[in-house]
Amino acid sequence: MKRSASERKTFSTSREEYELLEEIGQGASATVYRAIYRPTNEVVAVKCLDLERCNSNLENIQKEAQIMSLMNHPNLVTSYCSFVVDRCLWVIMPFMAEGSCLHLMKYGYPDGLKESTIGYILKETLKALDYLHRHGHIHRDVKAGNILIDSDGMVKLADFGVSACMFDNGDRRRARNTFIGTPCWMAPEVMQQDSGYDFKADIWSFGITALELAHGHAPFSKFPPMKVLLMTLQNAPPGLDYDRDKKFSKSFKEMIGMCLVKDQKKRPTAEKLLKHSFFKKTKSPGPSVKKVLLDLPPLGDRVKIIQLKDAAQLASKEVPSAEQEAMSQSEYKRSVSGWNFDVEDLKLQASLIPDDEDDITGAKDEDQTKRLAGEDVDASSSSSGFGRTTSFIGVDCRESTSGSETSTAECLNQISDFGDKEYVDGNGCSEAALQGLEKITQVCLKSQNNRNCRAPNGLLMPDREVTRSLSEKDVISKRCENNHQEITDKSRHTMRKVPSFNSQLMLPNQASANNLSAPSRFSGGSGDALEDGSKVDLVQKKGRFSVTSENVDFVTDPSMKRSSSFGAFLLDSKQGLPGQSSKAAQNGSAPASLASSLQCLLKQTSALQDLIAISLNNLERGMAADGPTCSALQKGKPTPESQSSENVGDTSDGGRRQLLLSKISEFQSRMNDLTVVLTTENLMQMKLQEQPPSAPICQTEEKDQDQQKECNNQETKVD
Ligand SMILES: Nc1ncnc2c1ncn2[C@@H]1O[C@H](COP(=O)(O)OP(=O)(O)OP(=O)(O)O)[C@@H](O)[C@H]1O
Repeated sequence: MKRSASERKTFSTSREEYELLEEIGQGASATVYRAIYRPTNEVVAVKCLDLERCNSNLENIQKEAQIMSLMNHPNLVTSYCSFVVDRCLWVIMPFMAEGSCLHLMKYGYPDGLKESTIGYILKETLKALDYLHRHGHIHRDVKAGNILIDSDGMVKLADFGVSACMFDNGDRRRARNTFIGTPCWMAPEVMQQDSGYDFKADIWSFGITALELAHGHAPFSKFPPMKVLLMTLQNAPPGLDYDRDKKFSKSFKEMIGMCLVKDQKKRPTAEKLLKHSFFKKTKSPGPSVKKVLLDLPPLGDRVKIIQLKDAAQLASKEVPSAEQEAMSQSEYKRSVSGWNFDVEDLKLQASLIPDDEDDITGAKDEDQTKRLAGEDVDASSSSSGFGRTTSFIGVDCRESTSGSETSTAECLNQISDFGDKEYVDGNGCSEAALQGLEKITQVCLKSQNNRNCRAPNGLLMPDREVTRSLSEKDVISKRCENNHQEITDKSRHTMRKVPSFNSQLMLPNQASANNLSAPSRFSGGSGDALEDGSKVDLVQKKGRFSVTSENVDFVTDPSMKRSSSFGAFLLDSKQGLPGQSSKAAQNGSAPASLASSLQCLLKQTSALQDLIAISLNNLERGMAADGPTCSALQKGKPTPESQSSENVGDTSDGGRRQLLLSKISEFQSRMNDLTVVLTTENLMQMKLQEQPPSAPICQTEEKDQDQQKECNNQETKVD
């Protein structure tokens, strides 16, 4: 295959020869700029890969970059050269003036492209994949964000080699704690650490990309990584719906169906797929693509507009939750799928969010479900669907549509979905649910020797170096090691009668996706903050996400400080529990001190509930008045009021609001963690209830009264 004239040119490896212009894209590990190559005045793209964010050594990266430069196919973006500048690897590439298909959709086609356009784009991409596979390479990052379009409508697959190598240590092993982005495009066999994968994994990603181009987003893209993993593994493969996606042809649907087969052996090769009837009708270069590209502003402007759109969305009150705002802000960054994750870490980081019927295409894959649950599933029950849960640990399986007994895996799923449900008394806890929970506990107990403990929400709790809060760690290890823990009547009561919170203090109904799937600008989720320990005190590090001391004290409003103290309880693992005496803290393993802490927690959460209600009222009043604060906020200008604020850092309303959102998001994530721990603990206690208490009840009650007094004293002090 011949190289084009420009591709045959040699390019200098001196940074001075390149004039960086505007940013034209950003990925998880790199920022891409339009640039001028000074000696010839040629426009090129410079991808600046941050080496400090990578696990692979420079030698491996450069080797891959070299391979990348040797690839030669009209549908592949090859590199001209690469060299190291400071802590970055600069990869010099041809400039693809129309940017990526993702940019295209984000700018003007949020609901996806027309089939004829998609057909052309996919066919060209497939040719590139065929070439790569023939040469023994797996792309591993096929997605709309990596399909670039030239000014003349040529389609090229980018990001081959380097980014994959960056995280895989060159030997295809997955690095730990390096998850970036969502696994939306990831084939099931890639997710399963025990099984190997080959080039057929690219065919799966290709099928997902086809759906992405058809709908404007990849399936499950709104869910956090853990959920995506579970859905990919346990649901039937996604696809175009024969009813809902009427506008698409049968051959398109069929072609996607062929790619999205879980058994990799049954997927066609790229070569075979190219012969599919769907690709027969596409013409190169597609006139429909040219039409799509008409009247588009220059790429740099478009990228800016997209960024502004995201920012505007962030400021808009239409965005319902803190996490979603953060998600939208980092949406672009999220759309990465490097196969560089650690399932355990992911599961550890995962939050609980509800399934959305609309997003779950197809029925559950029973075998996969069994595999996930780590045990046999009652065949008779596995087909039963679930209605919506309405209870907390109750996980009310009575709402099962079939009314039949529930499988463990379903319980597991349902528990993982309780995050959006109201807390009500635990009385709704059905036998079936309890049995399910019990089975899961057994899985957990069984697996303690295997390092991982599976929590009832499906999270794995590995014994690894992620720094969880001490209290959490203790509880988790206790949960796994000690099933003979004494419980008091009071804690039994608490377990049975979970306080009925109103909707203001429901658990978050969305996962903190910013924490899970993308580097966020907030320190809570920023890889930067994590890596640059000098900037802030690291309070907690969880995978690639960190909680820093700067998060803890950003609110200067005294009333906020109160809620902050509760947050600090969850955030700062080094501090004792608020409201817990030092004696109790020292004796943290005693059931009585746990009871005391829980009582304090109850008080604090109800105080927090009040605060949230006040904040909501204030916010609503402010918005209704549409006063100076609101209009200034919209314009992104600080108000005189906010200018006088004592807040550290960005003192504008927008800045404070962003920080608050970030804080809320982190807090919700912590709430989820705590909920998991408490749920598991309650489960253990339920089991223990069946045994006679080993301590006289009156003694325990006495202790509890003392603890209560202690707690009251502490509360008074705090107030
Ligand atoms: N040669 C190019 N010409 C024009 N735009 C480009 C070029 N290369 C990359 N981009 C833009 O920059 C974005 C990010 O680049 P790239 O995907 O290579 O970074 P990354 O860090 O490897 O991201 P990820 O890991 O998300 O794939 C692309 O989605 C694309 O929009």
